[in-house]
Amino acid sequence: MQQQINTTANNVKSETLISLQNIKKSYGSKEVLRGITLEIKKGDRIGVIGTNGAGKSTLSEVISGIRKPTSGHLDVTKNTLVGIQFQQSKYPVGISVYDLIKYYLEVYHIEMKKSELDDLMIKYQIIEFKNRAIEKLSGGQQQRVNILLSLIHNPDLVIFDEISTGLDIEVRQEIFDFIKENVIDKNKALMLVTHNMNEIEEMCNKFIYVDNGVIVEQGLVSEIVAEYGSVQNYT
Ligand SMILES: Nc1ncnc2c1ncn2[C@@H]1O[C@H](COP(=O)(O)OP(=O)(O)OP(=O)(O)O)[C@@H](O)[C@H]1O
Repeated sequence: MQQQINTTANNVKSETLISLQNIKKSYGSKEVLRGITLEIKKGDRIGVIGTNGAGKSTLSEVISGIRKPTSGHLDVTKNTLVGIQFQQSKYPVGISVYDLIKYYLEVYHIEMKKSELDDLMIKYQIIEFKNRAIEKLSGGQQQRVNILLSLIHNPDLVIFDEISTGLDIEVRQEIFDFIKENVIDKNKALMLVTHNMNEIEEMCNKFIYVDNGVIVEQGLVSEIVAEYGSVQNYT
């Protein structure tokens, strides 16, 4: 079956940003997503839970548009902006942090004063190494750049894949506060792929449980907390 990616809003309900119907994705002969149906609406903050290799990152990449599904329908409401923070950095070798940020600002036509950009780099604690090549940074330093870039264009949906990897407690809190202010309080959509159940409780209102390429359970975080006391006890 041919995959279809529509960018017209005609067959998408209002408030729906992205709709997936029976999405499948194979790498060679290995079918990693085996029929995912999911709707992401404005204000949805979906925690994505699942074992290693279940297909969570592949699903994130398909939703963000950087991987094409092998089959199924992916409908993206017109003008929906998506940001994604990758698990690994995938940037040109040798580019400095500052040039990379400026490149993003140019691509997304974002006007930002030098003082605003400096404030942002201070908040993310990256200003001190802004002139270094991205691949020369530590994992946690790269992660801070990854998160900043996923949010710099003020997306309608942002996808985080293991957001806390390498972050120390202090910078993690700064970044989570920033996300609360700029994503959660503004009723934007978020997808959080994580093995950390506390993060889901902190940031998400919905969850999906992915196992071997299919969604085996989904619901509201509040329902899990009511039934099990915490998301930690659910898994
Ligand atoms: N580019 C690729 N080429 C071939 N196989 C891949 C590729 N990316 C992922 N896979 C395989 O697809 C399966 C799903 O991988 P994916 O990274 O989507 O899972 P995941 O649920 O995010 O895992 P984890 O929790 O370990 O990050 C794995 O078996 C993985 O080895």
